[in-house]
Amino acid sequence: MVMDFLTAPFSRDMGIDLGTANTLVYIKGKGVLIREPSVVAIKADKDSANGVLAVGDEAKKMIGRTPGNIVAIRPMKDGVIADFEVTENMLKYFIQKAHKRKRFLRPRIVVCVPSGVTEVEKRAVIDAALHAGAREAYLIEEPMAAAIGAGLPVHEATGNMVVDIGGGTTEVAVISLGGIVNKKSIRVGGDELDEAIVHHIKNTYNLMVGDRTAEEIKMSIGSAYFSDNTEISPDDSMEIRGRDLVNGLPKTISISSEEIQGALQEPVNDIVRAVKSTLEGTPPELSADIMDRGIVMAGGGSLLAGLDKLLADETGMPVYLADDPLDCVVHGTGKVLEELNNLKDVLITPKRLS
Ligand SMILES: Nc1ncnc2c1ncn2[C@@H]1O[C@H](COP(=O)(O)OP(=O)(O)OP(=O)(O)O)[C@@H](O)[C@H]1O
Repeated sequence: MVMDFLTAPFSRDMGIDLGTANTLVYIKGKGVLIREPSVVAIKADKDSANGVLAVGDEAKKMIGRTPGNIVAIRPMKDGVIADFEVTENMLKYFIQKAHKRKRFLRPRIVVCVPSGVTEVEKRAVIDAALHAGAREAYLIEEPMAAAIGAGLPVHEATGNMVVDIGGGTTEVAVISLGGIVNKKSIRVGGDELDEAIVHHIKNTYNLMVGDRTAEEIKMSIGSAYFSDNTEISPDDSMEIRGRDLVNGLPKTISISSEEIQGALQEPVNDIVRAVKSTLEGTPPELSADIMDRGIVMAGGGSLLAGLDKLLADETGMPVYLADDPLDCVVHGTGKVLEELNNLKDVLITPKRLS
């Protein structure tokens, strides 16, 4: 008790959702204080440790607009750590930004990582957190954090299914008694949807658009399913601007929601297949629980219009969107942080590497 009183105001313990698209930092007792893109701008001619120019919001603005000697990198590109050193630098930046004052005790940090990361990557994330000033560092798998963040009773002897669609990955997991019973992780997420839009526009109109434009199209008129009560209708359209690949000049075209739905069909079907195959491999008692309780979707990708309805149609199960899909994982990480001593069983430990 005395110890808690002494340490609480000075230790900025933090939970970090180290995402492919966004990194969010939760500070114990305060909530989510940092929410920035997982992007690092570095000088191309320097090694990645010394050439960091900007991280987060500032670095994202540089994507596609950098001169030749500056590159904006997304070090977690496909839901895994594509670039160790840059990831470590990014993590340090966020930890130091959140920690701020030297007089605080070194924090305890829980980092959320995709469930597909290797033992080497787990170790690297722990080491990066310790190098950046953590006094203790722990890992939690993304679907577990998403389930806790969505308020699912993960410790009960009942099946809970969570589908977390992030930027780089979709993680599907069935959780019961504080553990993941069955899971599937595919390298398809919101980024893949953006890429499908870029390809479609290039192949159909000979028009090159950037990833950011594709993401805007997805968020404005993208949809997985049309029905009377979906917010987007097939006739909705938007004007988009890109570079004509024939004459190299800027060109504007109008594109419909129906057309974008066609372009998104393949990656959307991959997500549906991942959910179905996880359900197929789930023990019958847990499947029956999921039938009763429904599937919970989290992650920014779950905000694609109509995706919940498509999934419900395809699986025959009720499907719900978590209250705050983009923050669900960091909230789950935060809950674990708030009750670290009671919830240590949901954390994962990297195996000792020889
Ligand atoms: N309204 C929306 N409609 C469709 N997609 C959206 C919407 N809002 C955000 N997204 C997409 O969500 C994705 C980012 O989600 P999120 O922040 O949960 O990912 P992440 O946690 O960084 O990634 P990962 O879980 O793969 O590590 C991006 O691809 C973004 O385009």
